[in-house]
Amino acid sequence: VGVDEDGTIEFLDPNTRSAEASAEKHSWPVGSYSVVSSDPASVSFFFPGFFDTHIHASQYPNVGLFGKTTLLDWLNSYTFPLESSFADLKVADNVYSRVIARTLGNGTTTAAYYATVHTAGTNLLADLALKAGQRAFIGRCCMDANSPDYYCDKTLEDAQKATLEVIEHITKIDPNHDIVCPILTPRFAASCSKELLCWLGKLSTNTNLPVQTHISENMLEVELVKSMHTFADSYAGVYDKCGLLHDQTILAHAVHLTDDERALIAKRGSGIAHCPASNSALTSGETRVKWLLDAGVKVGLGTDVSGGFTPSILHTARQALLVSRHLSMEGDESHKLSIEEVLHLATVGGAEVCGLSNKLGNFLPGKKWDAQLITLDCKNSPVDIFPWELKTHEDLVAKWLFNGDDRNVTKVWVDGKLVAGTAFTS
Ligand SMILES: Nc1nc2[nH]cnc2c(=O)[nH]1
Ligand SMILES: [Zn+2]
Repeated sequence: VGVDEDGTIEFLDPNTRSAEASAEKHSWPVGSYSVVSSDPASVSFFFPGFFDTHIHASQYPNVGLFGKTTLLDWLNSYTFPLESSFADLKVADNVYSRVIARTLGNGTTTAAYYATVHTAGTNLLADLALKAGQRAFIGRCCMDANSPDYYCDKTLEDAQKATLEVIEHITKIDPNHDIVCPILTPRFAASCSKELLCWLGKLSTNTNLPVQTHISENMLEVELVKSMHTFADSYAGVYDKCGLLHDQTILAHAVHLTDDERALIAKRGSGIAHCPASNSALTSGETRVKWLLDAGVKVGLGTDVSGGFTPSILHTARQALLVSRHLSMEGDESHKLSIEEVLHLATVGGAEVCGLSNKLGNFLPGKKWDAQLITLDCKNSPVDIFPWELKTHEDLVAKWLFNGDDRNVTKVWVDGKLVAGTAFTS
């Protein structure tokens, strides 16, 4: 793969003899290029970097901890107490550094992060992502209603001021939002006043900034939103009436949408972050991914740490495949997702949901080199390879999807720069 100084893919030469031969063929003068190639002596391949379209960076210490709770009691017993501790910048520094390193090491080159309500901690998350070279959307959680006294925006004005401060900070450290970008983040309709939702909607229109929030994850939540926001006739309708449903909006979960809500979301061009590990762990339900795609709705994958128990998008893709099979076992085979389809959701689908498919998601010339080098026969690999059994490249990818993990991620690049991987750190 020929990558220019800006990190843009110039050419692909799958059958080249050597990097030098490719550079010569494409008239790249010696020394002016970086040509990356996988090691022909090992079982390895390049794969586009993963998109995590929904992850709560602040909840990373709680991965695996959810007991038998469901969404609303989980928020109160596990999540809000943890997030409130991010008033302490030392906590934020420790947790955010580790979640960035862990996700990058798992091949996540772009993440849509939720931080907490705290301005300083949220700014720090942006600083750390930029320093580590991970593309990141950084959202300060807005929550001025129906939230615990010890963890909330005390007033509408507080939420507005803090939101603007975070946008200002991120724009200062990355003026064109090339690597880190602010994202407006009403936590969910059940924790925001109508005034705050509509202010964020207007702000998004005026600034062109993206939006992320949750939708229709759990039936009790759906009922709560209906009873709180009677000005709209559906959950999606609440966001729509407040100007929050547009083509730069990421909606997490979408488990219990109605046909009308699906049509509205498709019409507005918003995307869905499908979070199968979280939806299984919190017993939220099974998102009908094929049903969404069939209506033209964009879908990517989200770990939803820590509703989800894994920071890995590879593992999340595996869960997406299994959840689709559970849906199909209920009687409709059309729900079933293939290996190719879940890996498409993890890459191209994620790029579409994040509004970045013009420059990321696959290896077409002209796109940015955000990539992972996957080595299946690396030291301590969790994948045992029996060469005589493996007939096709698809077989290798299947082995990787079901048995691989971050030990197989030997190198990770963002924007053409090497940023992580076992070969990078050891
Ligand atoms: N999964 C999940 N759903 C939410 N709904 C509102 N807040 C949250 C959260 O932190 N995680
Ligand atoms: Zn979430």
